[in-house]
Amino acid sequence: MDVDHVRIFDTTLRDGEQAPGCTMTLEEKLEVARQLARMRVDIIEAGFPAASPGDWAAVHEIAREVGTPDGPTIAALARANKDDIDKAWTAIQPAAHKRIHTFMSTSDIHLEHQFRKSRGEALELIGEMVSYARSLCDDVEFSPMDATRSDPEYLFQALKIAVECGATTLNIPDTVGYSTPQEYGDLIAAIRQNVPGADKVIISTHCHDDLGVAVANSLAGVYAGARQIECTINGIGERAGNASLEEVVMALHTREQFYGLKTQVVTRELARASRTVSSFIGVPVPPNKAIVGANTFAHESGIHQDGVLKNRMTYEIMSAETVGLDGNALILGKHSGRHAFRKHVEAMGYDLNDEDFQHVFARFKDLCDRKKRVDDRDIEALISGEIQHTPQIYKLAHVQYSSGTGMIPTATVRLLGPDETEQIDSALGTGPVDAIYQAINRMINRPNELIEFSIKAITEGLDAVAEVTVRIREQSEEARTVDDPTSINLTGKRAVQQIFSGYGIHTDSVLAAAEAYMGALNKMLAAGQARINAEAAAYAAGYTDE
Ligand SMILES: CC(=O)SCCNC(=O)CCNC(=O)[C@H](O)C(C)(C)COP(=O)(O)OP(=O)(O)OC[C@H]1O[C@@H](n2cnc3c(N)ncnc32)[C@H](O)[C@@H]1OP(=O)(O)O
Ligand SMILES: CC(C)C(=O)C(=O)O
Ligand SMILES: [Mg+2]
Repeated sequence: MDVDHVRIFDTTLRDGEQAPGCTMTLEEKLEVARQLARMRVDIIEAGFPAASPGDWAAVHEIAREVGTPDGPTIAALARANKDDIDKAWTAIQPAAHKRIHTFMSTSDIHLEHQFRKSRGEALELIGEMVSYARSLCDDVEFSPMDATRSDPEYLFQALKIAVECGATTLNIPDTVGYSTPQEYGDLIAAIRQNVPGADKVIISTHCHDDLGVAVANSLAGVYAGARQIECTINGIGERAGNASLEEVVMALHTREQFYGLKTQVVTRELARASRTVSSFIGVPVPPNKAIVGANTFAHESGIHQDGVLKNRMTYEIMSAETVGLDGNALILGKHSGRHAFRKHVEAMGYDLNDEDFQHVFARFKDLCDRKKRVDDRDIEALISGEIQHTPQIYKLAHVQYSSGTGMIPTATVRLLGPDETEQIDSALGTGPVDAIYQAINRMINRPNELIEFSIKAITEGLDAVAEVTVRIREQSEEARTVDDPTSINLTGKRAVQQIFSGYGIHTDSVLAAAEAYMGALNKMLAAGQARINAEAAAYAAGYTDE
């Protein structure tokens, strides 16, 4: 017997399936069993054959397909009666390695109220049924149900009888999840000390999570000498569930130095096992679930992201790859910092100069305040908005609008002009966007015609980011006719027909429209200014009208 080896006894298909709404079809159970075998768990408790013909058939099929000579032991549960034991035994027949797991309560509460048996009668039944199971099978596990609420002296007596009658594993169920780590560890230690023959058998833990300490109790159990842990994928099971397989396995793996113990589980199969079970039972894994939850290897806060970028061990105790996930993730959100954001935009293929980067980062933070999930498409939109280098002659400082059924759409806009001069105006419109555009035009006072307005949602959901593109045609008297609108023609006198586009993104589509319009107007104003500058330069260089 390898003293450092902790056996992993998976009961997803028996105790796990007992959780409300967690039943699986035969084909699903078989697939879970295949995954458990791939993961190299030591024992699969495939079901409770006496429960129904369907359960018997599932156990039988798993025993046939998965219970190969180099595969796991296939166990089946049986109450302490011959009929259940017979059904368990016939169901596991095809397996190369078989185990009968029989149980009987030892707590006074159970004996008195559920079984209506005296302590003596229960001991007799335990002896008879363990002996019977052992007459059929070399590998017999006995569980004193409700062990943690049983009188310890009586529990030791029951376990002693089980060992004498041939039990090879003594499983100690905290059936109602009542125990705490210190207490459970002490109980395992006391069993090893007080049950004659306990050193010749495997002591096992079986902990329920009613107080949220099933994994802690299991670890306390192995620390005190247990060498089998009963557990389930994703911790599913009766009521609050069982100890989670992935958690106990990774605790022993990650803290091997502390425990000095090993399992043979292939840890990189854990994530797949979790996904398989979750999809079959239709119960999603909570994002904060240890080991396999979506957030387990994800970092959003800037300080953690900075640390992980420098060395992932600063904030990670195990790697995502070890449990079969693709890798860790730096999630960009309102708590992110510049280091992670820069790394991310570089990975997206952008090479922003410092100034653009600072602007995009500021806009990203602003967007995060307004939108729950900011993804790459949002970031792309922010970057393309920024690198257009729209000159900011007038800045949109404040926009307020009201509209609705029976209301005249109204907008108030505050602009910061050249030299930070402030202007404010209000206007009515046919809709909120029109009202905003009217108010802006009253202040900027440069005739233009809106020739195109398009809006689309970049991302999905109610908080999707809206992208607005506008095109305006300049109608300035001073402007000159040009064949090529980008060149300067000093001879033309007719009004120019130059077109400018603007682009805005925002979770509020009306504000995106305001941003887009300001972008187009600023380009138009900048072009006008460029013309004047060019004209002045031309005159200064000797150009004359004649
Ligand atoms: C802590 C645990 O997880 S224990 C496992 C629990 N899992 C399940 O119960 C799931 C499968 N169960 C079933 O399908 C059904 O309960 C069956 C088929 C096993 C039994 O069904 P029924 O015969 O209708 O009995 P029912 O479930 O109503 O009552 C349980 C009976 O088993 C007895 N019983 C319970 N545990 C044991 C035991 N370990 N050993 C012997 N008898 C037991 C009860 O005392 C009760 O007997 P009674 O009818 O003489 O009062
Ligand atoms: C059948 C036993 C082992 C059980 O599931 C429990 O007591 O929780
Ligand atoms: Mg249980």
